[in-house]
Amino acid sequence: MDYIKERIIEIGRPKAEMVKDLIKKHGDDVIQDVTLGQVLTGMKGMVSLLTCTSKLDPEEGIRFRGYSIPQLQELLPKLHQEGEPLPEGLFYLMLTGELPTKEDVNHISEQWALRAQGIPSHVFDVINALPKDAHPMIQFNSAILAMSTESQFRKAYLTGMDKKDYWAPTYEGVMDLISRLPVIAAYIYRRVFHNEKYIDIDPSLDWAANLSHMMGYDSIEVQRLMRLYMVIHADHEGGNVSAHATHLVGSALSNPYYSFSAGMNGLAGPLHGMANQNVMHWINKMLREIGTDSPSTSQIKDYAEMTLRNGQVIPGYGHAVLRKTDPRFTVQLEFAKKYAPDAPLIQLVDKIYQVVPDILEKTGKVKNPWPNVDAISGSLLSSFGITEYPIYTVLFGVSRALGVLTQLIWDRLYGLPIERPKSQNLQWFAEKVNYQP
Ligand SMILES: CC(=O)SCCNC(=O)CCNC(=O)[C@H](O)C(C)(C)COP(=O)(O)OP(=O)(O)OC[C@H]1O[C@@H](n2cnc3c(N)ncnc32)[C@H](O)[C@@H]1OP(=O)(O)O
Ligand SMILES: O=C([O-])CC(=O)C(=O)O
Repeated sequence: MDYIKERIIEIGRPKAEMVKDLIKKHGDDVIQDVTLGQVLTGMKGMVSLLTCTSKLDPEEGIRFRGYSIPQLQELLPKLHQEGEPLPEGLFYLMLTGELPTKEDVNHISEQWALRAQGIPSHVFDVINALPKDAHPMIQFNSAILAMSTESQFRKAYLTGMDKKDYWAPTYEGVMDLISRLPVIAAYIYRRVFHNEKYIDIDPSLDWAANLSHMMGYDSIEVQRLMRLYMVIHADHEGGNVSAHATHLVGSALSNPYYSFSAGMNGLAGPLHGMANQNVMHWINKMLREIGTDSPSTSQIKDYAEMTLRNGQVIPGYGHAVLRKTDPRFTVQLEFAKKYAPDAPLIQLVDKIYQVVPDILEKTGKVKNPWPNVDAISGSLLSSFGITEYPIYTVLFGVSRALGVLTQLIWDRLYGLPIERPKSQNLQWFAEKVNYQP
């Protein structure tokens, strides 16, 4: 057995026992009160999920197994001293809770490069059957579903496997799926934007560099950017739409492909991952309407206020949990200032950052006026030559697989049951609080 699987058993079995024991001894303990407002405004702040891969602090931002992004930059294995952590290392950390060695990271890189070569041909037929102008997220998700013919979990389940071992075929499916997503993403990118001139995988490269390579970018800078992008988008605790959807569908024991596909349908929404593409549309429309590539802060202010007057959101700003500038925004801005200081789009993003929070604050209703990860990711990719906006959410999805699928393995290790909250009609809520109109 692979040594990582042996380690998962050592770490996972006592945790699974603890979950059972907690339910047995404290299943009836009250841990939180729930308000009507919480239920009717998207369950914000209601603790209702068990997630171990990462945790989001409203002020500090994301921590992966307790480590902030700057700490990960310090502690996870890198290829170059100055470089970004390898996503393989973050995967290992989220999976085991332990910092990986260089050997662990190399082992995962090799596994993924090997497994990436096993995509059946019908998956590409499914992509090719779609019109080229179908949004890349449609093509991406269709390919994910088409790959579920390979599900090891489904086969193992049908053989009548013991419940406590479900995590093992889930792990195999997750490893296959994560290894193959860069191939699929790059294939769609080359199909739609580069005249179907496909580039083969290079098994000597790490996972993120391979994605960059297969997309057609072999410079060290883009490889580094891709590693950074893949690390920072990987996870955002359990309640965000893509993580929660993956977990929910997985709770029916749907295989990793079905579960991840559900998450990707959520990521494709404009209030979630698709915001990274929409930010670019918002910026471009602003430049077109103002008629300059370098608008003044007062022109940006007028445009942002018009967006609000038109009843639209300013994409890239606001967050359901965060109450400060997203550290994923900051780390990208730092990368840009270091390696592309003159990029006009980055200067523009910086200018927008000086103007928009004030405007959102003045509405009196926006709980977080600060930028999120999507406010800059597209401008950064664009500044390094990846200018095709519709691929941005696909890249987000490739990264998000690392977190949500690691958690799916843990869902199976913990032996979590099917998720089935209670719903009520409007009259029930009104009666509960003695509502008087
Ligand atoms: C990777 C990610 O998913 S990060 C988020 C990416 N999404 C975006 O950037 C889209 C723009 N932002 C938003 O729409 C929101 O801030 C969300 C969806 C991220 C969070 O939504 P919520 O938790 O409901 O935010 P909040 O409680 O602050 O909303 C209160 C009001 O402010 C509005 N608001 C929040 N953010 C913005 C914004 N960026 N621009 C304009 N209005 C906003 C809401 O639409 C809501 O208006 P309403 O009361 O008229 O319905
Ligand atoms: O946490 C959220 O709700 C949205 C988000 O930023 C993410 O999923 O990366």
